[in-house]
Amino acid sequence: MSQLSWGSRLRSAIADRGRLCVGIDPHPSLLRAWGLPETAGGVETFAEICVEAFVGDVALVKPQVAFFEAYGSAGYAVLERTISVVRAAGTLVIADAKRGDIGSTMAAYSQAWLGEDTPLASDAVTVSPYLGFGALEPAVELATEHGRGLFVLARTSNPEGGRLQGARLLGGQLDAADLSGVSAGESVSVAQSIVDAAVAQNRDGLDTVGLVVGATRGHGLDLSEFSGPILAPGLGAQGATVADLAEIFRDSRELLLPNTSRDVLRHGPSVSALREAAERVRDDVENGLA
Ligand SMILES: O=C(O)c1cc(=O)[nH]c(=O)n1[C@@H]1O[C@H](COP(=O)(O)O)[C@@H](O)[C@H]1O
Repeated sequence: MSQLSWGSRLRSAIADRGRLCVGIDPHPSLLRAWGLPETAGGVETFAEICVEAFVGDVALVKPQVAFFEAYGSAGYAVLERTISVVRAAGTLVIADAKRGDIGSTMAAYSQAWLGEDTPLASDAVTVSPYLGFGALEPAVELATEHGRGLFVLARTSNPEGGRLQGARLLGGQLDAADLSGVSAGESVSVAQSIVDAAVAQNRDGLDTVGLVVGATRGHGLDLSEFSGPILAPGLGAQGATVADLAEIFRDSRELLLPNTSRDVLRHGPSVSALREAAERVRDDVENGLA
């Protein structure tokens, strides 16, 4: 391995600039509110303003790939430039691409988002385990090799996720590779099986595999064995507060990374107003979780 582990890189970034992850989500409604055209050019100006406001002030930013993808290759070109400028300035980038596939296709997605020098290479990427946790193996391998991270959807912030992620399954009956640590016959939720698989994967101590657990409601998960990073979206626009974070994640705070997007972005397009909003939330989070 050529460099520090993802866990070490995150710890050092958090120590320097706090644990808040600010989203770069160029929603059409935000483009309009900022007086920008709904074009790739508008997205580019939006992203440039975000970069100026957030880089150096927060530890992590998370571009939402969908809002760039909406403009096709021109949007992707903006995303490539945004990722590379932010990373060059030493701020960590989580690409919110929610990728998940099988075999060589998953390997190709992994190269795209976690490769050494690929155009979209980021520090971490969000992935979906719902084609089987084991199908994420190419991404785990590449991330480990390059000191990068994955954030695996476990219990998402949206209300629709509950039926699937909360469904009970019998340990060992679906895919033994997904359920290490769960004894046969023991009933766990689908989301808990993802947590357990992540615990098993992180036994190497590198914390490559993080989880996505929404801050919008009690997650009902046993996170006591999980010491890796947790991306917690839902702060602000989806209704979660810092007090909710403190309550919901009371036992798993070391690498907790709360995410907020619209609640900060609504303060644009003024760079200083955006920066102040991000700093306010960053400091509230630090104080609330102290
Ligand atoms: O993976 C994510 O980041 C994510 C997972 C989840 O469970 N819920 C969730 O809202 N997100 C993302 O986090 C961001 C939240 O944005 P705001 O609701 O504007 O703060 C969006 O980019 C969502 O796609």
